Amino acid sequence: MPGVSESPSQKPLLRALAGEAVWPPPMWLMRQAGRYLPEYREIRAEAGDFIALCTAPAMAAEVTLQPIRRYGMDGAILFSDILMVPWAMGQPLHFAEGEGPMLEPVRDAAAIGQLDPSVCAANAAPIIETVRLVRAGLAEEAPRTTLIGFAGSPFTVACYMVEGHGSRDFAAARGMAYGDPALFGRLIRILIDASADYLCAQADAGAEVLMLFDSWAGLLAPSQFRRWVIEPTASLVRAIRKRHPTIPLIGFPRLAGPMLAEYAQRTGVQCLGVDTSMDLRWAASAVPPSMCLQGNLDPLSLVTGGMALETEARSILGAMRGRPFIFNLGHGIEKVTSPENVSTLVRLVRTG
Ligand SMILES: Cc1c2[nH]c(c1CCC(=O)O)Cc1[nH]c(c(CCC(=O)O)c1C)Cc1[nH]c(c(CCC(=O)O)c1C)Cc1[nH]c(c(C)c1CCC(=O)O)C2
Repeated sequence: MPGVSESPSQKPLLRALAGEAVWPPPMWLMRQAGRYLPEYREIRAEAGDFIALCTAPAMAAEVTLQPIRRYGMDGAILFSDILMVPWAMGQPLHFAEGEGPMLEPVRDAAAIGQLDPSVCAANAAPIIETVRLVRAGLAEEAPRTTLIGFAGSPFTVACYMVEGHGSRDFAAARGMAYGDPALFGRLIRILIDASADYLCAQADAGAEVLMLFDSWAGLLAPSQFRRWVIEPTASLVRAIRKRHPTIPLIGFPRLAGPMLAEYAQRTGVQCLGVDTSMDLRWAASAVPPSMCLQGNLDPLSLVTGGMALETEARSILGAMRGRPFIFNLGHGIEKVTSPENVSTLVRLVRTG
């Protein structure tokens, strides 16, 4: 759109992150690029496997932009995965159809010693190139949409690295944290440094916001949550701040429950992603009034649609009106979601 300025102050999502109660609220959806969209499935089939897609900049940029074209979302999240950091450090990874991610588990000092952070930047270069392409694409096609870069938080990425696959309780990873905290701490330290470099590279390439996904934070006892979620996240935030003092950061400690208050106070993020289980009004009472909240529609209500969707969405809007807020889901969109239900939701949120 020639002539339309890309001034950051005009971008609704950046204004909400800066503490403004923008209304109707800016919106985007976690996993908004994905298998529920036919245009995604087409490119995914062309790419072959998922890692190939994440490391093919033109295709990854295209799928990042698909939900922006279809729905005009206020946020475009880079198409990649939190497990690309361990992959970039040399840990073998593949995505088995129907089984999710499979990694060669890292469970002892020798395996951790084999990780090579020095090759991370070179291996991640195609992902950083995707960020550049998306930013240029947005400037042309959607100048009010904000580009969100991301990484997993050290704890959640360590969960997959130690366990080797998804799990209900990540017992091996949490067992290592109790049984050999020095070794687990070494892995966490490696992840803090690698993630800081990776996120700063995304910011250098044009990401305007960075989000930290901590999907499994809620598995931890409070003492462990402080040690393996709050402290490493605070270190990661400090490392990013040295190089990018003002870039807004969104933290998403999923299922953190009442630990959310301490996370908000001590990590240094500007915005909290709130998961589906949490009462948004409670979350608002537990954090400073200027802190932006993001969430938390149940992805299942979006699958169902109709009155269930309308009731849930309106209740979130009612609770968040008058404070800085970004409308989102409380977890990733389900692949059985109908694209029409997403259109309905966008219309609903846009009319406030
Ligand atoms: C835990 C986690 C992962 N990845 C992610 C998390 C944190 C958020 C959460 O809790 O959901 C984050 C993620 N994964 C993906 C994105 C891309 C951007 C977006 O949100 O649109 C983001 C931000 C793409 C993806 N990541 C994955 C897909 C599906 C791969 C495919 O197309 O075959 C996509 C689109 C694969 C993936 N990647 C991961 C799992 C467990 C799976 C398998 C589950 C599944 O298949 O849906 C690890």
